[in-house]
Amino acid sequence: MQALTPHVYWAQRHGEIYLRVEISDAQNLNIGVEENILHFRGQGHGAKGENEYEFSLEFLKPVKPEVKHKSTQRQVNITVKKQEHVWWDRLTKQERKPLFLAPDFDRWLDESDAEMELREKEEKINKVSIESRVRKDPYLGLKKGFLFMYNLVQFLGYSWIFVNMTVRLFILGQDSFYDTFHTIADVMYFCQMLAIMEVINPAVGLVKTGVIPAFIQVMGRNFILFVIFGSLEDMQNKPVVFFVFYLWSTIEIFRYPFYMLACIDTEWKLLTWLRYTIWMPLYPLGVLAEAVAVIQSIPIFDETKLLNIPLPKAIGISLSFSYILQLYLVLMFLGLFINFRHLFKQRRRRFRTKKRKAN
Ligand SMILES: CCCCCCCCCCCCC[C@@H](O)CC(=O)SCCNC(=O)CCNC(=O)[C@H](O)C(C)(C)COP(=O)(O)OP(=O)(O)OC[C@H]1O[C@@H](n2cnc3c(N)ncnc32)[C@H](O)[C@@H]1OP(=O)(O)O
Repeated sequence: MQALTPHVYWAQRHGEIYLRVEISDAQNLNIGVEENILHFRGQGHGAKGENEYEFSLEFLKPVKPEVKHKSTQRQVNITVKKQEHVWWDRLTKQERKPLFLAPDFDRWLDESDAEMELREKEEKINKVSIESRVRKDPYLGLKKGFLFMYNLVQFLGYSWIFVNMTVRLFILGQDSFYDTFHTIADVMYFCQMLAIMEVINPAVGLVKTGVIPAFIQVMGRNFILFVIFGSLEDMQNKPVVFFVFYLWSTIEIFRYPFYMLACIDTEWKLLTWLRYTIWMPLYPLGVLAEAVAVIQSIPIFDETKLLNIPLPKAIGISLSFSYILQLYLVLMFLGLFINFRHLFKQRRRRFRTKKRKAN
């Protein structure tokens, strides 16, 4: 029986060649590549009925010798891998297209469409690998749940402080300045004690941010709250308490909901913008208010000798705590510089990433 030539359809991608041979119920297939020539031989039902079919194709560029093929009831599908990831101008070495060969329009893509397909495939693979890496952490849900609850509690605490102070300001006017501490201190104590988690969280790798900026922030505030306001009754009636608490709570009613949304992989653009922008006026104002509180407390510590540091008996005097406060004032502006730089970096990182994503 003389072998006939089947109809063959082809398409390509950057890395592969696809051939579709129009033979149904193919049997005794013998397909291989030798010296860059594909040889096909097999029996089946083709354009000229049941017969032996064969063809050869010399490829335009080098291909890998191993060939994959799959025979279905309707056709034989062949995949050949290219040696190099390049787009070919045509399939065969000979310039004139063999008569039995035609483009496979079911799979046909031009070069740019194939590139797009490749990119989409890569993106899908990247996404899957990121997802599977993320999924590898069996405690991720628990961690996110914990952070969400932590941020929710802080948000509620600071919202209560902010709303309470605002309402009192509207009702009592300037009179509200003088008893801020007695109305707010308990909730503020609670929130600021809890804020120690903000140092622990990055330290144990629960959130990916620096421990030092968080330490400066939490310790700086707690020093003002517990040492300056908490231990000196004379400081508690001063208007500066109002300004310190109001500035702290203003940033936090935006920062904590921003974190809450991050825990559930959600973002509100306006909230993100506020979280990464309003610290610019609030942070220096906050440090200024805290510095005023420290300066106002110096004569009180001197007078009451509270927290004086005892020196060896031979010297006979104790070191006034006000010296520590003067040192603290210097540290405060150092802390302001470190955190201001950190927040600028975070802001730039956040908005740069956003812009890149938008492109
Ligand atoms: C006695 C010893 C004393 C020693 C210190 C002496 C110096 C004292 C100086 C004190 C100066 C302090 C002054 C200050 O008290 C005044 C004020 O606060 S005034 C009010 C205005 N203040 C502010 O605006 C500052 C607010 N605070 C902060 O922004 C942070 O506390 C800070 C640590 C400064 C910066 O935050 P962070 O580094 O965490 O940046 P990000 O928000 O961008 O977060 C980074 C990524 O981590 C994720 N994250 C962080 N926390 C959480 C959380 N709780 N839950 C969930 N996720 C969290 C966040 O989503 C980011 O992830 P991604 O990048 O994927 O988005």
